[in-house]
Amino acid sequence: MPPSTMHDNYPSTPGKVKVERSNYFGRVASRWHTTASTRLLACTAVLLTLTLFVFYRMSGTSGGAIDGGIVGRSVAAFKPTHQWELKVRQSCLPKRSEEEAMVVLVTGAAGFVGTHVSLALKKRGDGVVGLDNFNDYYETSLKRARQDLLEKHGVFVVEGDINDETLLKALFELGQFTHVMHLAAQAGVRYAMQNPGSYVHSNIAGLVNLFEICKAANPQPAIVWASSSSVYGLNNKVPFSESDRTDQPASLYAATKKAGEEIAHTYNHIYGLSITGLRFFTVYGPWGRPDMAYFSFTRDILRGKAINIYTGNGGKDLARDFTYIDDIVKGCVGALDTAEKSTGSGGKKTGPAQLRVFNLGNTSPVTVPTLVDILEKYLKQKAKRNIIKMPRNGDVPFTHANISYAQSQFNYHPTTNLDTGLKKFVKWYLSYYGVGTDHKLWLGDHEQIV
Ligand SMILES: O=C(O)[C@H]1O[C@H](OP(=O)(O)OP(=O)(O)OC[C@H]2O[C@@H](n3ccc(=O)[nH]c3=O)[C@H](O)[C@@H]2O)[C@H](O)[C@@H](O)[C@@H]1O
Repeated sequence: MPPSTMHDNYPSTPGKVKVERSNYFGRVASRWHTTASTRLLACTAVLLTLTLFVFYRMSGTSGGAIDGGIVGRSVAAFKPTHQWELKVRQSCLPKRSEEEAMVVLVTGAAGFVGTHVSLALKKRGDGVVGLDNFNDYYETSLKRARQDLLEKHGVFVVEGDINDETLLKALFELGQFTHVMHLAAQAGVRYAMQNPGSYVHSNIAGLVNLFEICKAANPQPAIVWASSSSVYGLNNKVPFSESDRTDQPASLYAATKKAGEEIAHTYNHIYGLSITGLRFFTVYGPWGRPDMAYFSFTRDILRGKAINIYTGNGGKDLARDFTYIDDIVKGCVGALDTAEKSTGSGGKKTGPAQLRVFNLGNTSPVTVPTLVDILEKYLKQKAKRNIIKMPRNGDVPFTHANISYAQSQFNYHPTTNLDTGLKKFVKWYLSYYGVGTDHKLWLGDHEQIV
C-alpha cells in the first residue's frame, strides 16, 4: 500500500478501546440462571476468551516490536514503494556543505512545533524528512494544511506511527539520519483523564520504540526531544530550574514526560545515545494547537461563546510562562547544533555520551485573565468570561522557567512577549479561518507571517 494512503488504516486517537458485548454473551446472560450445565459452559467460554486475550496481548509485546500491543492498538503493515523511497531520499538531501549539514528525521512534523522546526531546518539547507500519524486528537485538516506547507518547501512527511518498527527501520536505512528531532507525542494535560492509553502509546511505547531503532542504527543519530514544563508538577520553587524536583507530576501527561526523561537516561547509559530533552513552556503562535487555551479562547470569543477561566486556591489567577513559537524553534535548533555525536556502534556503547535537559521558556509568566485581555484587544471583541474554580484535572497553578542553562549552552534568548506573539497569532488565525475558503489565499498570507 502506498504510504500516502496509509492513514486509512490508522485508527483515530489511539488507546480508546470500545468494549462491545457480543450476541453470544447476551444470550448466555439471559439464560444464566436456567441450568447448571449452561452455567458451566458459560464459565468455560469466559475463561477461554480471557486466556486467548492475555496470550494475544503477551505475544504482541514479546518479540521486540512494541507494535501498539501495550494499549491494544496495532499499526498497519508497511511496505515501501519505489516512489516513496525516492521522496524520502530527495527530502533528506542537504542544500549546504556536506560537513556542516544535518540530515534530520522530525517526528510529529505535521504538529505545531514540528512544522516550524522542519521549515527552519529546511530553510537553512539541512536535509529533513518528517513523520506523523495524523491522528484526530484535534482537527486533521489543520495537520494536512501544515503538511501542504511543508511539502511546498520540499519537506516530505511520511505518514506513519513511531510505534511502527518496520517503517522506522526502512526510514533509517534510507535516511542515514545524523539527528532525530522527536516531537511526536500525545500532548494536552487535561485530555489524559479521558484517554490515558493514548499517552502510554505515544509518550512511552513510541519513545522506547524510537530509541530502540536509534540505538541499533549505524551511525547512531543524536536525539533532541520534547519533554514538558509539566514535569515540575507541584514544585513551588520559583523560577523552575532543571535541577528542581520533578517527582510530583500533577497529570498522567506529566508523568509520561517524566518517564520519558528517565527512559532517555537509560538509553544514554547503556547504549551511548546522545540525548537532549527540552522542557517546553506552554508554546503558542501561528499554526498552533486548537486544544490549547489561547486557541480555543480565540475561537469561542469570535463565536460569542462563553469561555471558562480557571482560578486556583483562594481565587488566585493561574499563570503560565507562555513561550512564542519562534523562540522555541531557536531553542530546538540551538540544541541540535550543540548536540554531540552518539557514541554507540552496532548497538553497543563505546564511551560516555551527552545527556542534557533544558528549560525552554520565556521567563515572564502572565496570568490567564491577562491573556484574555490581549486576545480581546486584537480580536476587537469582548469575551464572555466564566470564572470557575480549577477542576481537578491535572492542571498546575503556575509555571516559570529559569533558562540560564540554555542561555549558557546555545545562547537561548527569547525575544517575543505575549502581546506581540498573540498579535501574530490572531493575524494568522484570521487569515487561516477568516479569509473565505481559498486555500492559496491563506497560504500566501502565511509566507509573510512565518
Ligand atoms: O508547557 C507545557 O508543559 C504544556 O503546555 C500546555 O499545557 P497548559 O499550560 O495547560 O496550556 P493550556 O491548555 O493552553 O492552558 C493554559 C492555561 O489556561 C487555563 N485554562 C485552560 C482551559 C480553559 O478552558 N480555561 C483555562 O483557564 C489552564 O488552566 C492553564 O492555566 C500544553 O497543552 C502541553 O501540551 C504542554 O506540555
